[in-house]
Amino acid sequence: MNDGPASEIRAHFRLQLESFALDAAFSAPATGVTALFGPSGSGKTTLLRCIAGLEHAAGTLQVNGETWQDETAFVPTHRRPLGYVFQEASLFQHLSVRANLEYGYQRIPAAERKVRLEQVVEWLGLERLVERRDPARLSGGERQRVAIGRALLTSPRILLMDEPLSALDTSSKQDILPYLERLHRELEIPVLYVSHALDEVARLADHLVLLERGRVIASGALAETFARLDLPIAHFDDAGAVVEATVAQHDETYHLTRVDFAGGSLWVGKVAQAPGSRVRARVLARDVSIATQQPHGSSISNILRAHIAEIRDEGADKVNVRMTVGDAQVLLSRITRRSRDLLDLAVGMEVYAQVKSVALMA
Ligand SMILES: Nc1ncnc2c1ncn2[C@@H]1O[C@H](COP(=O)(O)OP(=O)(O)OP(=O)(O)O)[C@@H](O)[C@H]1O
Repeated sequence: MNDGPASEIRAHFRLQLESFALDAAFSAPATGVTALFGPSGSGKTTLLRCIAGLEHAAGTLQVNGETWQDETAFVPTHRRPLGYVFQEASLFQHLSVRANLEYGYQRIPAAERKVRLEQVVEWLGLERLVERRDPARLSGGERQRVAIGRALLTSPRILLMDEPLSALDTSSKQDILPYLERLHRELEIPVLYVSHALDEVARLADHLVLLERGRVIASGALAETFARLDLPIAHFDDAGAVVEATVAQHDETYHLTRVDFAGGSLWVGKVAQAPGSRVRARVLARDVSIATQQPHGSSISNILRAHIAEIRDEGADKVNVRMTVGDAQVLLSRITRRSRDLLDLAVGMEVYAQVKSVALMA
């Protein structure tokens, strides 16, 4: 069954569920995290279930060169090498944490195991939990980490995660995010991650598939797709750009860190990462203002020379402005229509983007 394009996920499903129709096609890279993002009821879970073979949809699915489904074949769920993490972890209550982890591991022939138990325990910070015999009494976040570990130990070729943080409170979410980021760096298999939280997607994903009413309305690299003004996410209150950067220098006196990206630098509150570390920053459109001349005497330390690439109305009184900084980086700004007119902003103009706040995410 080695007939699909290698190193990629290619899917197209058609499914009618009572009043809901799914007709979704997308492709995603063979590594990294692809977020399936869309409003409630847009079909994210249904799409994930199709990939798992839990829905018998019509269509095709190829995972890294292997056909899991086409017009003539349908590989059943139990023969698809995938890990599935649900919104709420369901561990075997009568088994210890270690036995829960070993459950999937032992069903895989030793030669096919791609990851060791100790490795997964380390990635997910399970050292202190692994001998616990009372999985029912683990916290929601701990249970979810064990469930992710159990899924990974089946040596899947793809990991499907359906809003794994949605059942957790804010502080458990914050606790588990660094582990997910770690997995993001360590895993060599693709992860499909369902979410309807833009901040989670900005933090964890590399690729974005946007769903609306059962259809894929856009699919592309995260930073590029976040910067598009023609998509529904441009209207979100927390719309903004994602900046991939490198820690360049710490300033001990002012407790700041400089991060460099292609085309410029940003100062942020001091972070722990050593110079050279890769970090991802999120710059919200509402935190960026625009000046037509280089500002002097401003309290804002992040001022970047930029060019206006696109201006689009955003509701009755605002506009979204897309700017390029250097050759590759994009920033978004949300300003009033009045400011646009007073400054006479137009596509192609050179301006100064004043960045009031930057959120560093890893
Ligand atoms: N078995 C089913 N029978 C009938 N309709 C279904 C079935 N499963 C899902 N649906 C409907 O399909 C639509 C998409 O549901 P789905 O759970 O895939 O959306 P979602 O984007 O994951 O939403 P949420 O973010 O709320 O989890 C919904 O309208 C849902 O009611």
